[in-house]
Amino acid sequence: TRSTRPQRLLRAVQKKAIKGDPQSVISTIDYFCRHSEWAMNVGDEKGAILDSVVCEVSPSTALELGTYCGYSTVRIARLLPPGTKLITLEFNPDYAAVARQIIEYSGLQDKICLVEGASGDLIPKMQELFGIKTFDFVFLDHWKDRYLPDIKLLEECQLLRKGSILLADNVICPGTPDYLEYVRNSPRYESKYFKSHLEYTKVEDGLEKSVFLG
Ligand SMILES: O=C(NCCCOCn1ccc2cnccc21)c1cc(-c2ccc(F)cc2)cc(O)c1O
Ligand SMILES: [Mg+2]
Repeated sequence: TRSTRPQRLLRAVQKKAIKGDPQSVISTIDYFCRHSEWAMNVGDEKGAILDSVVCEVSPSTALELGTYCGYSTVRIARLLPPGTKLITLEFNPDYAAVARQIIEYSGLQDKICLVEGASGDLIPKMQELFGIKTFDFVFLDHWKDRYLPDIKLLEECQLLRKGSILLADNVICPGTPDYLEYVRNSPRYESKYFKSHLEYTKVEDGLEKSVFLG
């Protein structure tokens, strides 16, 4: 049967990128998505904002909700100090299988733990599975209607601490209106919008950065 888009993206990485060079993996995916097939990676424009926030936070513990093909996983992990761990959750086993290969090709597998499953089931198990007390940084990029319930779950599970940073993709397109309303109006968050564009397009989108105030 016909290959899937993630499989074609993986083939491009294996053909064009330099093994063990995360930047070449990132550039290859961006080129493929601009010139061959659009795919829902955070992309180069929003990716630069993601990079600047990761560098500013320099997290010891980081969580990504929504791995897809591993593009943002590689973007984040390449900036993490040695000895830090990025936990990334993916619901779709086919996406996870491609992401594992792209992560391995980038050479960053020692900094990344990819877990397959639903955020609602896995978040309450973070302490027992990984010995995580709190997350310094959370990147939200999964089902847009799960952003709000999942940060409430992170709060309930005491996985956020004073100063934890949440960075949410797609707050305009596809959009996460209930999440935006919550983080922008709750006294427990200080929120800021970074205007950008939907990956590889001219459509408006942006990232919302929210600090948990405890
Ligand atoms: O849908 C998107 N992402 C989500 C994937 C499933 O995630 C499911 N998923 C992944 C872990 C995980 C854990 N628990 C539950 C569900 C969980 C997504 C969609 C678009 C987009 C924009 C315009 C269009 F015309 C069409 C699509 C852009 C993006 O940047 C996105 O991120
Ligand atoms: Mg996204």
